[in-house]
Amino acid sequence: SAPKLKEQPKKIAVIGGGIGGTAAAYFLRQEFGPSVKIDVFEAGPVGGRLATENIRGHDYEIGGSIIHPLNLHMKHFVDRLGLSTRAEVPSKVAIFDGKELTFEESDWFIVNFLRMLWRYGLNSIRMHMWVEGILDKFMRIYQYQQFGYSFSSVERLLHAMGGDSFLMLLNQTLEEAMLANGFSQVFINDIVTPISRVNYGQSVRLSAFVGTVSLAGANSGLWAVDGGNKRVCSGLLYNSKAELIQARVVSVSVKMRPSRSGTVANFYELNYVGDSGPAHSLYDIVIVATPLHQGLSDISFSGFSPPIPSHFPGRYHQTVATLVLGRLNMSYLGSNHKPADFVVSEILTTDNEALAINSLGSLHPVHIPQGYRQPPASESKVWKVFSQEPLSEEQLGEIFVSREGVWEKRWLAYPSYSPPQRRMPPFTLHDRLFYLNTIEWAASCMEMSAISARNMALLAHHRWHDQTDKIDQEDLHTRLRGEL
Ligand SMILES: CC(C)=CCC/C(C)=C/CC/C(C)=C/CSC[C@H](N)C(=O)O
Repeated sequence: SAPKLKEQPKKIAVIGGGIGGTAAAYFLRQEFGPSVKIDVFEAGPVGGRLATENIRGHDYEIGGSIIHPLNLHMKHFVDRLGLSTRAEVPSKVAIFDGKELTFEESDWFIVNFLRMLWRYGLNSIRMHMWVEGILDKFMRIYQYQQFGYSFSSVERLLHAMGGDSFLMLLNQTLEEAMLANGFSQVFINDIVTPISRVNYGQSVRLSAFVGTVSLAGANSGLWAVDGGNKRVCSGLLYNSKAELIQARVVSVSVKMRPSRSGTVANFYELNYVGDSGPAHSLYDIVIVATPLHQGLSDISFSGFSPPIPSHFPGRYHQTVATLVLGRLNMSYLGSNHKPADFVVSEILTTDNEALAINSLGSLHPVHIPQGYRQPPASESKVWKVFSQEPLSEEQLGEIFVSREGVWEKRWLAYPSYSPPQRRMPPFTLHDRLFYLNTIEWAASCMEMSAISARNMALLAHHRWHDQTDKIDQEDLHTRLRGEL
């Protein structure tokens, strides 16, 4: 017979209003129903690392910008919230080694195909198949979550998807994994490195799991949300009927108090500071949806045994996004193209100590107006430059022949990945205190946060109702085979 459910929780707190926190509010509402009060604490703008910058009346993505066609949670959110995908604008990629463009995509598929075949043999096709194979296993998570299964750690979640081979991907570099799979060093240097640099600001010495996510992020069919990706966050918040509390959480402490049945139950007290000064509230369940790392949050946890640190080991990688409205200097790229003929939109870079930038791309507004066309480099347009350090006037002067405006955003964007991966913090910090962002140590992107958010809601539900048979089950892939 079905297990008897106890009363639903009364109050749940989510700390963080980015994609993870707002998706958690949405899934918590699904799991716990209409009566529970859900508060989302966010001191900054809703959306977190999904953010836009307004330039001359148009918004441009300045944070997380691309979504994979098989990112099913993100697709579901967009459908459910009545949003749409941004119109596609054809784009062309080039690779820059600091001196010249070593590769330039042609308009013709067959030309690109033959060029890659000539230079790298079957490496390119094999890479596609390798990543597809990993993606196939990755997709299992959607079935597990559909059936209500949850995981208490990132390692267990990854193991359920892809077994030991997925855990191995955490503990070797992308370069090691690709060499072991027979890819050539030249191909890794020329093609794979530029993709790692644009997507994660790091070389192919990042861990292989996030490395393959990065390669998936170079697939065709990538998409974004019309009007800006952050609209998903505000939409999820609204749809979840959660209350947004614009305040910074400074501490979480565990409180014991007698329950109606005479036993003791844990409560969590949140102390926070908003515009109207300090305040505090009690919650049955708390989801931490912000990275517990230096520079990103500073929450003290008191009364917990074992103690919970404010900051876990490991650091976040700085990526500076500089938007420039201006005209590109073709000679910076060592190119003798006429600017009027240059319509390459993404310029990726190889590893080169002397190079100040990780990538340079021309941006389209978050909403593509009718009749929009990709302007050539001879026209002033919005470029996004990724670098690890802020760019100096002199550096900007080398890249652009003219600048009408410069907007800079320094992100602690994603973890600095250096395998072997130390043990990641658990999803469960205490009985009913959960940590969503630990998943970023496997790979940081919108869909990973959404997967973690669903896992948080399921885990919180199963913990609350003592449904341990839905947590950390082994061999789900075999057990669910044949189920719809
Ligand atoms: C394990 C594999 C091969 C794929 C998992 C599926 C997945 C999560 C794909 C996402 C790919 C993607 C869009 C990556 C973006 S990284 C760029 C940047 N850091 C960002 O978040 O926008």
